[in-house]
Amino acid sequence: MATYTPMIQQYLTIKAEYEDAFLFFRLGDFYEMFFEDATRASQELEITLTSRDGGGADRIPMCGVPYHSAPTYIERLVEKGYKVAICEQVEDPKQAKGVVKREVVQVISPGTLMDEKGLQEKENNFISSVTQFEDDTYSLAFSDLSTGENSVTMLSSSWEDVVAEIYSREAKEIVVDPDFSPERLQQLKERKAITVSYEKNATLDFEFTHLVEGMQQQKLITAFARLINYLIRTQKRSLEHLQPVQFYQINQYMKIDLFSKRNLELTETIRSKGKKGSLLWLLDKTVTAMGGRLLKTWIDRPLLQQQQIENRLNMVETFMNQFFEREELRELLTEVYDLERLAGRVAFGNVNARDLVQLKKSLQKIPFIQQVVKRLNHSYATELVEGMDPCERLESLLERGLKDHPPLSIKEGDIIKDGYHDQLDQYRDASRNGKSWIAALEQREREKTGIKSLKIGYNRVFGYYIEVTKANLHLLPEGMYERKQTLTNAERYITPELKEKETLILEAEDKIVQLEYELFLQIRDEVKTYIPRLQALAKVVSELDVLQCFAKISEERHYTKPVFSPSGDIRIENGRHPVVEKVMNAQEYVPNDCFMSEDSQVLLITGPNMSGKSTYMRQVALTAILGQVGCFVPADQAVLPIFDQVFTRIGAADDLISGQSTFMVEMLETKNAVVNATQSSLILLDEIGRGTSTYDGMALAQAIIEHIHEHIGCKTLFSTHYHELTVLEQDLSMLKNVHVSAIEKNGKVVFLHKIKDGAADKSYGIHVAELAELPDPLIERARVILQDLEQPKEEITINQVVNKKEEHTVKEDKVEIDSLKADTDSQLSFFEASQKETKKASSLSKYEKAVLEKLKELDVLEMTPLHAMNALYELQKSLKKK
Ligand SMILES: Nc1ncnc2c1ncn2[C@@H]1O[C@H](COP(=O)(O)OP(=O)(O)OP(=O)(O)O)[C@@H](O)[C@H]1O
Repeated sequence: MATYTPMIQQYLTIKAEYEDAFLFFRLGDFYEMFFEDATRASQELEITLTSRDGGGADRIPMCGVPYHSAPTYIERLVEKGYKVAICEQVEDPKQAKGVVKREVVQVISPGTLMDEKGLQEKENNFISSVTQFEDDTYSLAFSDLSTGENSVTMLSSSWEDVVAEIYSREAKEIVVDPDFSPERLQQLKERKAITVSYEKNATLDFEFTHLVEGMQQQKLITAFARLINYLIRTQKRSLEHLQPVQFYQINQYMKIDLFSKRNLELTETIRSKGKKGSLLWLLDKTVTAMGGRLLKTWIDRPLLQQQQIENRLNMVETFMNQFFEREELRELLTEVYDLERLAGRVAFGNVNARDLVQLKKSLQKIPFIQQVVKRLNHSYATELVEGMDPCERLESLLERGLKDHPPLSIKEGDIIKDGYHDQLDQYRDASRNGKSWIAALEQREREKTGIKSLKIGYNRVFGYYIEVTKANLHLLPEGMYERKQTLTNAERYITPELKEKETLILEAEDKIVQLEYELFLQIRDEVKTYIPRLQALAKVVSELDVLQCFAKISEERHYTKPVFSPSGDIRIENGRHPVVEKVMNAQEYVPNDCFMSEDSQVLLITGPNMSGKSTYMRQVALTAILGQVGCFVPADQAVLPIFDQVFTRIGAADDLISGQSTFMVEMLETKNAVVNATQSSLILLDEIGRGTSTYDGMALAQAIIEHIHEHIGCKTLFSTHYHELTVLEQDLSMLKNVHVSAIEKNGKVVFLHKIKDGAADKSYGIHVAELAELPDPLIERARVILQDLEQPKEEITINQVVNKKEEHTVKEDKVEIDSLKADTDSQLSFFEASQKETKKASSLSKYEKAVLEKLKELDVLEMTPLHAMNALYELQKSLKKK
């Protein structure tokens, strides 16, 4: 290091503190990067890599970006998950002795982005923090620096739940203790692209204790404190806009696990991971950014309290019934600016005069919003708007102070209105008088000289000048003016009087610009004192916006107000899948009922591929979720229970990122459902077992249905290809068969998409293959094989399936049992034989009876193949002995 130049030494010292960030090192009009940073940045940003001599043996790799275009480059790096440390010159280079002093003034990272361009207006930008305690509980904190929202929760379950929560809040960055388990972080990163940051200090700075007032549990505060300390360390500026921390519990809301959120495409689609095509996309008729963000939060967190749900539904109903008020409100809301993000930028010192003019316009709309909402005559709505604070004093300050169309820059004047500030008015007078004096001088000189084209101009280098064209020079008395500049066609002159005025004007203009800037900062500081009030206002505005949005969509798409019944029954008449219906056109969509009560807790859905089984299952879940979010639902009538959790296992969302096999994911999702579901949950299982061999799959499917039926007893929709499972209806009293109907017309299958009672009589797989235009000979061959398979050689019953499964595993294990083979041609005939034997049991010896008893008691499904073989062997041995 000693051989490096002082500046490179300074760079290296600062860089050592920000190893995990690109260091943007200010050098004049550029931000430069050196060494490794330069090499990587040149690749990531596709900018030229150069090098410079830094005093060491080798030249130092270097690349840079002009400071005025830096925001674009920073945004690109941050979007890729990197952090950027901005290092500025913090003293005037002219005054500096030696190397100019430099400091990092801010670290910009995915979770601390404040720049509007890098943020989605209708999405929060969360940074999170997690602390793990010795008893394996976790405290989890979230903060959106752009809006100032903070929340904390405590999770005593598994790391998977923590991951799910971070995933569902779409946190971009996570702050943990440097000793935090790398394995856990790895698991998280496998699920989600997230930037990891470290912060040791988990003690809350005194300045922020008011945000956690009333919060007793120290553990909760720990994660939040770590987060705040990280923000203090990296942002190095006022965090005054941070709002009091909200404590929430995940069981306050309907729990929808990670898999299910994705499967149901609540806020993003499975394929494109984008909003388009999701439930959020369909519903989003919000007109403010704040409303858009709240809508997403509400969809993510359906309610559990009937009263709260009905409050929302009643408001939606009122908005539906009062079209004119609703439309008027929508109009007004479109003019309300993003008050939350504005408050954040005010605290950060990032607002310009245009932002504040927008704020003024927003505030001016508040009294009108209050009036129109009161006209609804709805008590909750009235209460909501009565609490709105139009911040009149602030509004009038902004109205008096700021021009209506100020420039973007806050340092070039033209911001403050006349009459706002005496001194400013005086400077402006001086400047304006000076200018009119110059105009008068021009007139005077023209008359004096008789040169009509004589003019007075201004440029930055020479200031004001008198210009006379060459053609008119002969009219100018010698020595009248002092010559300053010669152009091709003209001469430019000055006079002492002109220069004197010029000084006055320029001084006044300098002072104007300086004073306007100071006055603007004063106004901005005044706005700062209103931050909490603006945030409170934002809350009401966003709630009104989401409720009008629900009313609008419900009206447009003919939704109905759901009724919540304590009986636990579901009665959906003519229900529809909200998104599929929209995409495909309402006339084509076939509505379906869903009736589930005590004797039909489990619906076993059979039907051909492509007939609409998954769509039907999803539509039931989406109806339940929409209802609990407080929106009307796509049906003619809907009576629903309040579900505590929704679990799904639905085909397409295979977890490719985490590298699990399809079948493993299927089993993990199923496990999640059977372990966590309660009687008040909703489970959707789509073709469970499809990912393994037929017998394995069928056995598992049956065991899962039985388990849910016997031990959980919650509403379950189970679709299957295994027609054999439909016989379960005879044994399981709460299971009901339904099927999606299809008919064959001229040898082709026609899907009716209609759910009907009873089991499907036929599978139409080959027809679907035909629809997919597989080659004709292949389809023909499949038909022949199918015919062959469908020969009534054997009618498989469920119990036989279990037996066949055993046969399968026996074969796999390649264990030979000669005597068994000799006795039976196949396991199936062995089973039939043993059934006959059972009937003859009365004529059996007591040993044989005992063996049969033992055989009966074997819990085959619980045994490994090896155990089963051993047991069989023992039984056979005891028979042979006797
Ligand atoms: N109620 C309906 N009305 C009209 N079209 C529907 C309806 N339900 C589903 N469809 C159409 O049928 C297609 C297939 O639906 P879906 O994926 O639900 O079938 P599936 O029975 O689950 O198929 P598979 O067994 O192959 O997974 C959908 O993409 C949709 O276009």
